[in-house]
Amino acid sequence: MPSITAIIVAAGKGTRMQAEVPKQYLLLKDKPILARTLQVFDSSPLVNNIILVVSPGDEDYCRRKIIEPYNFQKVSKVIPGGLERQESVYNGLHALPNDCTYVVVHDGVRPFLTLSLLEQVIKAARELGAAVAAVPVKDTIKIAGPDGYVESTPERKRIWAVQTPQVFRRDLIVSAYKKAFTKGIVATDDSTLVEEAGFKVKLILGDYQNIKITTWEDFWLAETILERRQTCDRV
Ligand SMILES: Nc1ccn([C@@H]2O[C@H](COP(=O)(O)OP(=O)(O)OP(=O)(O)O)[C@@H](O)[C@H]2O)c(=O)n1
Ligand SMILES: C[C@](O)(CO)[C@H](O)COP(=O)(O)O
Repeated sequence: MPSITAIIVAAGKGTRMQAEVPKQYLLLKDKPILARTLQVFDSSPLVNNIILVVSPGDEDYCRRKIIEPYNFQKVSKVIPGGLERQESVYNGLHALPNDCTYVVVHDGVRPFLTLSLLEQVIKAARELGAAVAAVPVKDTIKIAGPDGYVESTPERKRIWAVQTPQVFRRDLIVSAYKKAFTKGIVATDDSTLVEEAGFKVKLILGDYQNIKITTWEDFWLAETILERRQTCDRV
């Protein structure tokens, strides 16, 4: 069996949300968003260990308020992140255990990942080297020119909104990040760097409920998703 490490990035400031605390620590019902996310990985039989990447200075807070109270067993390291998400992931890659063969990268603020989707993305990455969750877009997308006029309208059926988890063979993601670092390539997700390094990445049908909590609208939607899930669990 491969050894699989999950890097959970939670070192963001939440500037678009402007909450009183960084959004990963906000309570969704009675539980911090980050704890809900970690719960999925801690309970997955496929994940061997978790590296939690947090804002420099938040390490103890996370141990005391998130890891200990919820008794997470698989968080092997809590490490400081960087100014951008990409740096935070890079720090996580430097902290991988020696025996790790596959890396799962996931946003700390995507708490509705299901075990089933996680399993599907890992399975595909084990077969193909690199796989990411994504959903077909529902809106029509326009490419804007610098003047604010429409430049082009790409064919919707080829456009996917990418999510996390993003799963890679260790050597692929490590070499992609090293190359990006050397060449100064900046991207908003991990797949882009792996693509830029010349590797093929498989899209796996994700889940529209696997939202990233970015703004208050997402938070309100998250409350509704949670309510519906809890109602479904009760019936
Ligand atoms: N320097 C950073 C920036 C982001 N993240 C993490 O990457 C995920 C996705 O980022 P995003 O939603 O953009 O979070 P923030 O950076 O906190 O939000 P904003 O861009 O609004 O400041 C989050 O779990 C966030 O904590 C990180 O680990 N390190
Ligand atoms: C990685 C990601 O969640 C995929 O959708 C997204 O690109 C993160 O972007 P952000 O600007 O850091 O929110």
